[in-house]
Amino acid sequence: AEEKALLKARYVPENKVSNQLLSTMMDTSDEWISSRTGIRARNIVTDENTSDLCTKVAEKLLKKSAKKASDLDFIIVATMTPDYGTPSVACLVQGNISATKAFAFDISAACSGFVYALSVAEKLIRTGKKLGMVIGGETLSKVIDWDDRTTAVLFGDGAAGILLEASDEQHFFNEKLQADGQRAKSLTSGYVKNQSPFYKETSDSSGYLQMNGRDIYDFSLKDVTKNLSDIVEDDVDYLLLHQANKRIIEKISKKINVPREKFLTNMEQNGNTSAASIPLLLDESVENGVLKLGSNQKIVLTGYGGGLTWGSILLTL
Ligand SMILES: O=C(O)C1CCN(c2ccc(-c3cc(CO)ccc3Cl)cn2)CC1
Repeated sequence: AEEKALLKARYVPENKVSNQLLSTMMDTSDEWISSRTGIRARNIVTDENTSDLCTKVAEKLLKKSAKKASDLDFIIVATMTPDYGTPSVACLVQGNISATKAFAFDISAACSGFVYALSVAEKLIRTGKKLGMVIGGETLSKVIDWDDRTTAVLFGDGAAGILLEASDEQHFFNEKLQADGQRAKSLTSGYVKNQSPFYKETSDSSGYLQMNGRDIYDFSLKDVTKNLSDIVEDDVDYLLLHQANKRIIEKISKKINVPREKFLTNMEQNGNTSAASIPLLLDESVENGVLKLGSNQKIVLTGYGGGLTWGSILLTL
């Protein structure tokens, strides 16, 4: 069977933090942030963790559909900010909604996580599973060094996802998933120090998110562009790239010679939400009518970031 991306849903914490507010907390300005990144505000949790955001999305997806939690065969959560190493966020969600038949696991591929997870989910459907949930969710605010203005102004919290059901229509047409571990240190987060009395701690890695912006910028322009040129076809209606930075999207659109208006964006009010950015953009674009489920619109989803990982999927709605 082929997969059919049924429904979308999203949930962001209600605490909206503007550039203006950040400028009272650290040496930055609305002008600098919005001109360099396209970000004007982001949503930051005050009492929720990643599993709480993802559970809200799961409940919304089920409510929107005629499906029950007990119908689910699997739940995949893409996140780089899980509540725990174990249990996975997906298992916490499975427990919260009592999806007792579903197996559940997380995927760690940073800002490519949702695309990687969707690729895996499509294979599960194609080999016989009937109904699955794929959610991208992050609470990046807990790994940010709030004294480091170069990263603190970029990231936000949120979650969004889709319900996938087996159908006899083909919706997936092409995909290209890539990684390069030799450039892993360009973006790190969540290092766990070994506390054992036997261990001679040597690493200077911190649990905080650390990013070499220049390296990531250059990687995005070079490798993502190449990946996209292998995937994009002339009749693609829209491209939904990971929402990291408005300028990089403009540069990529020029480099692959695809009109800028085909690139949907929503970083302005969400910031960079890593694995949640593409499903957030998907749900907002369906809600505002730009994307129409069942319309056969041809779209490309492209993630890129920590790992380093990057990847695209070409599909029809
Ligand atoms: O000085 C400036 O203009 C600064 C320069 C540094 N900036 C960056 C650098 C890299 C990213 C980024 C992050 C990820 C990870 O999700 C993926 C892809 C990208 Cl391109 C976002 N912003 C902000 C503006």
